[in-house]
Amino acid sequence: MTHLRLPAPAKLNLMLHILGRRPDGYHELQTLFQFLDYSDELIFSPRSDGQIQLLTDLPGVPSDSNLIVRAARLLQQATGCTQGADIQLVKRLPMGGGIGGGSSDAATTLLGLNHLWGLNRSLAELAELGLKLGADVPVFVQGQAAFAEGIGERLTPVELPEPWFLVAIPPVSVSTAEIFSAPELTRNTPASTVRTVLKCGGRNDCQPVVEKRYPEISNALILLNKFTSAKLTGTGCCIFGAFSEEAEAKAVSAQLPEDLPSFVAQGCNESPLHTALKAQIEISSYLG
Ligand SMILES: C[C@](O)(CO)[C@H](O)COP(=O)(O)OP(=O)(O)OC[C@H]1O[C@@H](n2ccc(N)nc2=O)[C@H](O)[C@@H]1O
Ligand SMILES: Nc1ncnc2c1ncn2[C@@H]1O[C@H](COP(=O)(O)OP(=O)(O)OP(=O)(O)O)[C@@H](O)[C@H]1O
Repeated sequence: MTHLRLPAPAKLNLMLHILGRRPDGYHELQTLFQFLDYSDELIFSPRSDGQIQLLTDLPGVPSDSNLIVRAARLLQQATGCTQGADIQLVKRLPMGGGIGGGSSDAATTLLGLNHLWGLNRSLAELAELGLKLGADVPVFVQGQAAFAEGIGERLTPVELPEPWFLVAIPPVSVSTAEIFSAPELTRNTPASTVRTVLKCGGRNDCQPVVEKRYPEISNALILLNKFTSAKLTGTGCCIFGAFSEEAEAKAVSAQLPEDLPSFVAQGCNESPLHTALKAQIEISSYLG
């Protein structure tokens, strides 16, 4: 195989409840994850010298800290694999956006290199490895819309409607660690069941904290709420609203001011990464 090109899709947290804080500082939460058909892209080419080279510079992120390089090295260590790779990144997902860009890049790297290097590791093994890189990585590895518990790693797959989402990107970057360490964050929401959440929805406990600290986000929510019910994803900065028709979402997107960029993408219960990998595997077996 000469190279492998795969998407690293965004996610939305359709609700996010914080139940408590563990002794290690991580938070027990309940969240509903759905993927978006809107992705970074990664292109992997094999190297025989064992080196991992990220060919694309990501401003502000040294290569050794990039989750792509960290995921590739973790996979080498865990499997004893001596192969390497050159990796290119086409970055589309806003960083610090709450749509999981870094975590998704990490998951695509784990699945992509598992395939390229012929390691045959299961999704469960790769998800366990991914959790070492971040709480959001396992859902991207498993690739199914899910109700997540624990710190985000205990996943129950769910079937959700797949509306069109308008995602607006207020011009601020929010640090996840900052919001989770805010003293004023609600940390005692009672546990719910997946059934209740699917029936009644839920809120994002991070939203009041983020709105207070980032007026740009609170103003964007006021604006989008004029068209549809809008909510924060993760710890922000992105906000979203659902529409049954793509054209309707695009018409609203076109009416937003220039300083509030946005995109429209469909919600997906199967990750576009898994759809692309299945197609890739079919092509490989066809070509022998
Ligand atoms: C906000 C969410 O995106 C919702 O899906 C996730 O909970 C965050 O996932 P993530 O960005 O992959 O998080 P990590 O990279 O593991 O952690 C970033 C920071 O968020 C905090 N963090 C994260 C997840 C969690 N359940 N509790 C936490 O307190 C930790 O302080 C950590 O320092
Ligand atoms: N490949 C990568 N893409 C984006 N960010 C990366 C990557 N590797 C490391 N990072 C670091 O991770 C930080 C968070 O980036 P990311 O885009 O994942 O935020 P996020 O969407 O808010 O994440 P989440 O929703 O998982 O909390 C960045 O500010 C950057 O320092």
